[in-house]
Amino acid sequence: MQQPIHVIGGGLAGTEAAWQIAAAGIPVVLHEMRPQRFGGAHHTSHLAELVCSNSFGAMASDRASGLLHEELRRLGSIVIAKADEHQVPAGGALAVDRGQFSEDLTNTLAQHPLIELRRGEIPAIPLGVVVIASGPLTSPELAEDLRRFTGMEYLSFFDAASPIIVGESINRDIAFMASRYDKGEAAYLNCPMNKEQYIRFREELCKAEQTELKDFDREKVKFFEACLPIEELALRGEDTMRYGPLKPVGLSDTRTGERSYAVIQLRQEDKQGKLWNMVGFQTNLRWGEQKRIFQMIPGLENAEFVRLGVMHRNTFINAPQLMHQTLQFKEHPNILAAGQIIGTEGYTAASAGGWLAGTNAARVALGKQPVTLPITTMMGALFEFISTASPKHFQPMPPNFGILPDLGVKIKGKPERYGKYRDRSLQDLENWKHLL
Ligand SMILES: Cc1cc2nc3c(=O)[nH]c(=O)nc-3n(C[C@H](O)[C@H](O)[C@H](O)COP(=O)(O)OP(=O)(O)OC[C@H]3O[C@@H](n4cnc5c(N)ncnc54)[C@H](O)[C@@H]3O)c2cc1C
Repeated sequence: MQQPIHVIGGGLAGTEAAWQIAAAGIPVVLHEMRPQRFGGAHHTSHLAELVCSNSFGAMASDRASGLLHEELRRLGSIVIAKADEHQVPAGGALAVDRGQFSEDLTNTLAQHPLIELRRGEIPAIPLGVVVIASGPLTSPELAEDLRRFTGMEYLSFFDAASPIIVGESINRDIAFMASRYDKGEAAYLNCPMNKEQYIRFREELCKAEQTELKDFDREKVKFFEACLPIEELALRGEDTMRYGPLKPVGLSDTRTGERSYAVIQLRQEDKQGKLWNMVGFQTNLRWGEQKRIFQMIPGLENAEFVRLGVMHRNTFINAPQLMHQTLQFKEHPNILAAGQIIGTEGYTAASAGGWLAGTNAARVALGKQPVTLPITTMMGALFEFISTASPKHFQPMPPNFGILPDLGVKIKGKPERYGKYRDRSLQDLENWKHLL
């Protein structure tokens, strides 16, 4: 009788890993500590909860995220399949109804005869074949065990979540529906600002009170540069927000036909459009301050907030030093890890890592040779965090990492457009699949 593989953490990575292990015919125990214990960013007891935005990024297959979605689709990813099923309009991005998405994944995994969903915290790495997918907010006991196990201090950066607003409380006489450059359907609610309103709004953001963070030295804090708190953007310069989440380009006010000085976008959260999240408004402001200042935004004067922004310290291990490309620990090949605990930031990258770690955990258990990263953008997504989240901590990947170098792709910073490599990458994937 095959011993079960243990997966620690029922986030995006753990959910995908558990599914791939079961798909390979091996029993799996998926350990999730919620609802007994919550890490701070999660709100429900569902698997694969999306902690902030409800978007998996651009869908077009010439973008890193879109190509990765397509590759994962072809590899039988359960997370991407459910994301497709519970999609909500988002003008070219793969955004989901977060409640339906994670509830469906929870039920789907719970019904699989080879998956046992065990609620409760795992304080130490168990024996056997194990996938660690406990995320950026790994419980302190397990984090301590991991520190002992790796013999290394954690790396960290700060990441924040943005507020969610009740749709009915948004003033539709001011906010207008449109997608930037009219891409896809008119999917976003847009709150336009004139120059005077923008300047006043920025002034308030710059002097607003922030929440104190534990173990946190303001001077040394490293933010995730792709997801900066809105107040940090405001502090960086008068126009920084206008070149970031408040950029007005490609968005004309449907009533006047004119472009505003700045625009705040709201993305639909659920299929019925009852809830909307503030795009790019992750924040560490005190909750009272969030309400006061965000209600200055035209159209949000009476906004009712169902969730306010929070900021968390995301910790992760130095994966390139500790692990093989197969996501196995160099010293302990029976132990694999995926998701943000190894530093891969973002929902799509976590799902891709979960796919790879789950596949390889199953292969280890079956005595088969584990596979290296098979596909172009999985590499790209895993790379993304290295270039953006923590550039000082990591050396570039070794040249033989993944197949990108074989394709002659020079990665400089964030790999964004994969159009040139898409056909080749998808073809490589087809050629490679028979090895599984
Ligand atoms: C505040 C914040 C905002 C973010 N915003 C975004 C965003 O907008 N877009 C984006 O793409 N990414 C965002 N991220 C990153 C995103 O959360 C991750 O990339 C993704 O969720 C990682 O998936 P994961 O499976 O590795 O971890 P998680 O989704 O966090 O899952 C880990 C799971 O492990 C469980 N767990 C932890 N310790 C134990 C234990 N000892 N025993 C059992 N279970 C345990 C946790 O309860 C959790 O369910 C954000 C992260 C944070 C913290």
